[in-house]
This record gives sequence, C-alpha cells and structure tokens, in this order.
Amino acid sequence: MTAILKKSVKLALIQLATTADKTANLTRARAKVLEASRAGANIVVLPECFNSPYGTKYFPQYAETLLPSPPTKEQSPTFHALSEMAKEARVYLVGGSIPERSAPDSEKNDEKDGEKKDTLYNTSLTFSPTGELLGTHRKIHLFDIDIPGKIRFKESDALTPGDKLTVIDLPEYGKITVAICYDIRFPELGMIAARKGAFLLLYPGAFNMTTGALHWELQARARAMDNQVFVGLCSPARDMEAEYHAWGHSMAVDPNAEVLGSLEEKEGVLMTELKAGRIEEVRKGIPLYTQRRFDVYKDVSEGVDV
Ligand SMILES: O=C(O)CCC(=O)C(=O)O
Repeated sequence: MTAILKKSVKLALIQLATTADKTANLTRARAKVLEASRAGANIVVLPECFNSPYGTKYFPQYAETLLPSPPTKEQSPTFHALSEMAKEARVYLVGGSIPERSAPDSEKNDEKDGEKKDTLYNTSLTFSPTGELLGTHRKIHLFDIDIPGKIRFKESDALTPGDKLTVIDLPEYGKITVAICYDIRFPELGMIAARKGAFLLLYPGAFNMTTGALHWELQARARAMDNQVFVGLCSPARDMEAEYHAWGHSMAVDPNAEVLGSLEEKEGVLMTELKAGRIEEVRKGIPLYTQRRFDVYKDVSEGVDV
C-alpha cells in the first residue's frame, strides 16, 4: 500500500504582520518565505487575506483578477509575486488567500439590484517549487456570524462562495487539501479530503478574539483527530491598531491530535516536521479507517468528484 505521506516534510506556517499596503505585504511575505526556505521548509503557508486588511469593505478595493489563468501582472500582481516567491525559495507555496474579482457569469443568475455585477471570492492559490499554479481554492463557507455584544461579520455582503473541494497533489509528498478559515467548521470537508487520501489539511485563517479563544485549537485538533491526518492553521499576526483583531496562534497538529507547535499572537514562522509513517502508526493504533460502518451510515465522500 502506498504511504499517505510519502516522505517526511518540513512545513512552515508564516504568521505574517499585514498592513493596508499591498506592495509592502508582498515584500514582507517574500522575505519570510525565503527565511522559511533557508530554515529547510518544503511547504510554506501564508495567512488568509495576507495582502490586504480583513474586512468586507476592503475586498473590492484589493481584489485581483485571476481568470483566465495565468492573469497578466496588471490583473494580478499577487499571482506573479507568489509564483516568483515559490520558484525563488524552491518550495510548495500555499499563498494564504486574496480577494478575487471575476467578471459576471453569463450562465449564472447573479444579478444584484437588477444588474450583473462582478463577483468577488476569497481565494487561495498554491504554487509548485518551479512557480507553476497547482491549485485554486475559493472559500466555500462564508464567515457570516452574529454573536451579540462580541462579533458580527457578514462576509456574504461582499463575497460569493466557492463550490469545490480542493485536493492538490504534491508529487514527492502526496495530497494536501487547502480550505479557508470558516471552512474548518465543516467537518465533512476535512473528512472527504482525508478519504480522498490527503495527508494534510491546511487552513489559512483569521479567527478573532472571541471565536479564536473558544474554537481555534479545538477545531484544528478535532479535524486531525477525526481524520487522523496532519492539520495546519495559519493566521495573520494580531494588530491591535487594525479594525479586525486576528487571533494569531498559528499551529500544526499531528494525526493523533497532538499539537506539534504553535505561535502566540505576534509575527513569526512556525516550522514543524511532518513525519512519514505517522499517519499509518496512528491509524494502526486506533483503526477508525477499517472500523467505519458505512452499512449503518453513508460514506460522506461518495459521489464527490475532485
Ligand atoms: O469561524 C470562526 O470563528 C472565524 C472564521 C473567520 O474568521 C473567517 O472565516 O475568516
């Protein structure tokens, strides 16, 4: 049987300090990606909305056009910056996420106020060590919550949800899944990805001071425990001057739900090694994969095309 993770791999989660200046964010991201690569990283991850402030009013202003792919440098400076960073650092680069602008779809009934408008997505791009685009994930579950007195956020005021699970093959290592922040709260997604053979679930994410304290670590460890895979969560650093206060605490978790490492709220790079054989070892000890009772309940991954 082929190993789920073919060989041990070093994962770097970059908890980037982001600002309102896109060019400065890209320059800082590049410096950190190169730093991670010098420290031996093979897979490097940036946070959600790493090149803009996080907030619905900022998405239209910062959005870039990604399709048709590849976009021009004018359409998407970030696409090109990420591709170059991946190539320069010779790493697999999961480029956090950026707001994406897409022309109105003539096939879809997406009129707003009687006219067809551009559609915006929260989108993650993953590049190979030669700078090729390997995968694109559009956030599927939009962050719409309202906890009275604590936090109200309505991403769907500005964004449209994606509709595809993203599994990306990294030839030397195996498959990973990339999803974005609120997507982590839907265990079905992680479970389908794991059943499709992913060794790692990666969630660039920007939780907040309320739900971060409550659920960030719990979600990471729960997805790892349910699926017996590695999980990585990558947040922006917390900036108390910004409107949105990110939780930080980027973390990597192993297939036994043990925290391999985590950061506090400040900028930093979390390096961890994901060991080949660990998934099989955990699954041998607690053999959920042979004990599932699909005769009693349906296999959630049935019929899902990735
Ligand atoms: O799920 C949460 O509590 C936070 C989600 C979030 O911040 C996001 O989706 O950007």
